[in-house]
Amino acid sequence: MPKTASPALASSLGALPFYDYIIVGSGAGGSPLACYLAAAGKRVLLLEAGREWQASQYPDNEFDASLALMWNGGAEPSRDGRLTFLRGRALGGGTVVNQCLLDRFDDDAFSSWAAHSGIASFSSAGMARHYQVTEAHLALKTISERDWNGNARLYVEGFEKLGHRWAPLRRGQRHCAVANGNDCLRCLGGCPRDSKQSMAVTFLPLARQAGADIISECDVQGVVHGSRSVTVYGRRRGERVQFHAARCVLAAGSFGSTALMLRSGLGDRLPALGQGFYCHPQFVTFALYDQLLDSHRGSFQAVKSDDPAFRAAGFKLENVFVGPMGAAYLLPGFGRRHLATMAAYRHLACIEVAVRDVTPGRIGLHGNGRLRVEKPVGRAERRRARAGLAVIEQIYRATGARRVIHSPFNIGLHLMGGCALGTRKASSVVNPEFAVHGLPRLHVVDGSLFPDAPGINPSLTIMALAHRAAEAMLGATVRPVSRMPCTAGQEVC
Ligand SMILES: Cc1cc2nc3c(=O)[nH]c(=O)nc-3n(C[C@H](O)[C@H](O)[C@H](O)COP(=O)(O)OP(=O)(O)OC[C@H]3O[C@@H](n4cnc5c(N)ncnc54)[C@H](O)[C@@H]3O)c2cc1C
Repeated sequence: MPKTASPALASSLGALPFYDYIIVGSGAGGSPLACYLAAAGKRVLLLEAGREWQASQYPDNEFDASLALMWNGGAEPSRDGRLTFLRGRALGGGTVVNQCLLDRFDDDAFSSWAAHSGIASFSSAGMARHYQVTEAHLALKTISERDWNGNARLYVEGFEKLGHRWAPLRRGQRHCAVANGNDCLRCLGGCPRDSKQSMAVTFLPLARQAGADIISECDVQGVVHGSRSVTVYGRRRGERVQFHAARCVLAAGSFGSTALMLRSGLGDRLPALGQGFYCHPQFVTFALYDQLLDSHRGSFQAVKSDDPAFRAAGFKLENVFVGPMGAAYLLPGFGRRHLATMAAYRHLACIEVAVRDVTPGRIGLHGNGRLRVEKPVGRAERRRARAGLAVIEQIYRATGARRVIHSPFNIGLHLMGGCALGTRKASSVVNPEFAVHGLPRLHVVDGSLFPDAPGINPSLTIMALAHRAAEAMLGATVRPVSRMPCTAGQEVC
């Protein structure tokens, strides 16, 4: 059985043991890794800047949810202001605020990774076992036609009239269905019934059960890599804190892990640090219909484009919707005109183009230590976006839209790269064993590892990379971790 400091943890942060691993960040990368390492008997400490939430405590409106669960209140602009980034800040990371659409990568995505990283084992076959073990921990549901709302019906009607291929979405959810009042638009601010398969209901309880110590509201500010240990320092509720371990794993996401390494003074020795940032830029388009659509109700995202021609052209079309605050932000205009469009909220449809970006951005720091993200929307991205927007306009025309409304704001939700995996130090930060080049006690396991943009939802693959990393760190095969039955007096089960 693993040793744990849990009973004493809350009252005496000063008396913590020397850990085998400190993991910084509890999202799609950090939580599965904590679970696997703790289940293998390692002493694990997981540190997270955001707070821990119970399902009943999540804010019930978009505004409060953005403030409480996102970095910088929910909107971080790129340097030129052309993109707005969203990233979660809570125990469970981005998986608490995401839509939990879980897709495996295809051969096209992996062959591009293999070419960029020099790691030949990136292939569908090479990753299959890591996906299988990951999926064994998740309840996955393919959304059925029964759960479609007006927005999904229009999308499918348009695709079929124009002869494009679509497919139902696969989502991580356990027990929500339209018949039970599926209000999954709300769960972008934390799922109120613990149905969505975020880390908070999947890997984190297993990590705790296996003996991992978890400290939330702890903002890590830097790491010091010594010859025998790593020191991690930061602030918790205003107090300075410091922890020690044999190894440290950065799992703070693309922005978080890159910024931490830069703040720790590692920029000079790692030429590729902060390079190669991608985000699948999204271009949102609404349309106004005479009929009532109620796109905010039910399963607000149910179907996706599945057309090989779109994949080859570097974009996909997503049938999404937003709450009233999100709509107010994304809709153009102001005053009476904006008010009139908002008044027609229940008649709006929405489709966005998500582009597989090829022009790399760069994550850096301003002189005052704040994050600085440069992400050009290059010629290739503009061409891909235009091709997607043209199809969206055809879909809206074919289904009788009264007006098409393009949002002036473009967003990035899939934050990838900055600490790329690869064999060569000149073009990557992390080696195939998930250790930083030249720093054997420092590891990275999160979306910052991506060598380029796959054009596919990233979080399932981040979880699968965590499984691959656990096997590399333990030097052993890692099997699925199962939930133990509760025993008397157990704190968490
Ligand atoms: C609105 C939205 C919808 C999305 N929908 C989907 C979807 O349907 N499917 C999909 O695959 N992906 C989706 N994504 C993206 C997905 O959530 C992310 O790709 C994924 O969570 C990234 O995992 P990660 O481990 O890299 O980082 P994260 O999950 O972001 O975890 C990083 C964690 O580290 C913490 N952290 C950062 N810095 C520090 C620090 N200094 N000290 C301590 N802790 C720190 C953060 O608070 C965070 O909790 C969506 C994202 C958003 C915002």
